[in-house]
Amino acid sequence: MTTELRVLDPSEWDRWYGVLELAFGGVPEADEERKLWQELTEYERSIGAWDGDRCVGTAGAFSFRLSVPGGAVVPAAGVTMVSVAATHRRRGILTSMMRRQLEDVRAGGEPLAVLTASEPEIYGRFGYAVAAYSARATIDTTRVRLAVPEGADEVTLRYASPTEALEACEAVYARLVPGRPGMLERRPGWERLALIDPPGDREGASPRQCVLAERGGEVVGYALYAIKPEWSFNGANGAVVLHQLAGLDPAAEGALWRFLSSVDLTSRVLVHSRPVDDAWQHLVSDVRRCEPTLRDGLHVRLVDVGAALEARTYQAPVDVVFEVADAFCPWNEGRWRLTGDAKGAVCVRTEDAADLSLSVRELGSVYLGGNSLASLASAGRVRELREGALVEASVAFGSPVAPWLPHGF
Ligand SMILES: CC(=O)SCCNC(=O)CCNC(=O)[C@H](O)C(C)(C)COP(=O)(O)OP(=O)(O)OC[C@H]1O[C@@H](n2cnc3c(N)ncnc32)[C@H](O)[C@@H]1OP(=O)(O)O
Repeated sequence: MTTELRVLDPSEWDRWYGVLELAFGGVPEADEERKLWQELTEYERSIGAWDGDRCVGTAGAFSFRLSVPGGAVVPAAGVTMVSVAATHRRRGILTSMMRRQLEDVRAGGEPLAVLTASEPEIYGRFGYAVAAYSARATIDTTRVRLAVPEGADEVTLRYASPTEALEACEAVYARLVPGRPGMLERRPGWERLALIDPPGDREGASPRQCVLAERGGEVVGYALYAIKPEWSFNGANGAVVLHQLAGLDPAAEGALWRFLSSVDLTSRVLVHSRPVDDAWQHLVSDVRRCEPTLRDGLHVRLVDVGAALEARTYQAPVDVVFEVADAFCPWNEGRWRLTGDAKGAVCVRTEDAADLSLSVRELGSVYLGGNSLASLASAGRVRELREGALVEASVAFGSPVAPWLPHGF
C-alpha cells in the first residue's frame, strides 16, 4: 500500500475531519463545535494521508505563541487533529505524518511543537515529553472550610452572561499569560472556545454561568462554571462544575473560590484541569478531603534545541554543555553549550566536553520548569558527566510558578 501525504484543500475538510471523528469513536460533534474547529483549521498546516481517493489520516497544527519561564511568548506549533483510520492503523502512517510535520515546523522557524495527547504513550517516540501537569479535585464544601485572603471583602461579584463578559474575561486572561509558563497567547477566534457549551456535553448541569470579580469598577477576575443540581431523600446535594477561574491577585481569586464553595444547594466543587500549584490548595482547611489527582497536560517537543533554549530565561546562572540524542530529528543531535541567567541566554553548538547527557525528551520535560533534571536523573534518564552540573542545571531550569495549559486544542 502506498499512502500519499498532501496539504489539506479547504474543499476536503469535511471528509478529512470525518476521519478524525471516526477515529475518536464516531459520535458526531455538536454543530457549533464542529463549525468552530473548521474556522480555526489552518489549512496550509494540515496534512491528509490519502490511499487513492480515500482520506485515511489527519494531522493539523495551530500557530500558537506559548509563554515560557521569564515571561516571553514563543512561537510553537500546536499539534492537533491527529488520527489514522482503523482500517490503516499500525502501518507507519502516523510516523510519516509526524516526520513531515516536524520538518515543516523546523522550516517555518518555530522552535517548539506542543500537544495534548489522547494517550500519552503515543508521542514519546517522536520526541515529545510531558512538560506541564494539570490537577483535578472534588472539594467537599460540607467538610472543608476555605480561608479568605486579605482584601477579598473589597471585591464585589456580579453575574454576567458569558457572551457579554467575554471581552472583560479575555483582558484578564491576557494579563495572566506572561506570568505562567505553558499558557497560549490568544489568537483571534480562540476566545470563542469558552462559549462552546453544547447541551449534549453538560451531563445534567446547567448552561455555563459567569461571575465577574470587580474592584473599583475594574474587572479583576472571573469564574465560568455550571451548576449540577442533585436531590436525594436527604436533601440537596448539587455540584459546582468549574470550567475556568482567573484572578489578577490573591484577593480576587480568593473571593471567587469563596463564592464557588458557598453556592446554596451544592455540596462540592468539581475542579478540572487546574494548575498543580493552584491557590485553592492553600485556602482549604483539609486538602485530603479534596481528593486531588494529577495527570499529564501539555507535551513539549524541542524542534530547534538551540533556539528553544535561548527563548526562555533561567532563574539562576547556568553554564552547561548538553550532549543531546534525538533520533527522530537528527539535526538536534550533538553538543550544545547553554549559558544564561534571569536576563537571557545563549545556546550554541560546541566541541567542548559534555556536562550532562540526555535526549531531547528530557529537555522537553524540563523546558517549562514543571519537571527537574535531577528528578529525571534519578530515573536514569539524565547522566551527569561533570560533578555539580546536575544541581546547577536543575536549579536554573526551575520555575517559581508551575507550568499549566488552561485549555485543550
Ligand atoms: C495531538 C492529538 O491529536 S492526540 C490524538 C491521537 N489520535 C487518536 O488517539 C485517535 C485514535 N488513534 C489513531 O487514530 C491511531 O491509532 C494513531 C494516530 C494513534 C496511531 O496511528 P498509526 O498510523 O497506527 O501509528 P504508526 O503505525 O505510525 O505507529 C508508530 C508506532 O507507534 C505505536 N503506537 C501507535 N499508536 C499507539 C497507541 N495508541 N499506543 C501505543 N503505541 C502506539 C505503534 O505501535 C508503532 O510502534 P513501533 O514503531 O514500535 O512499531
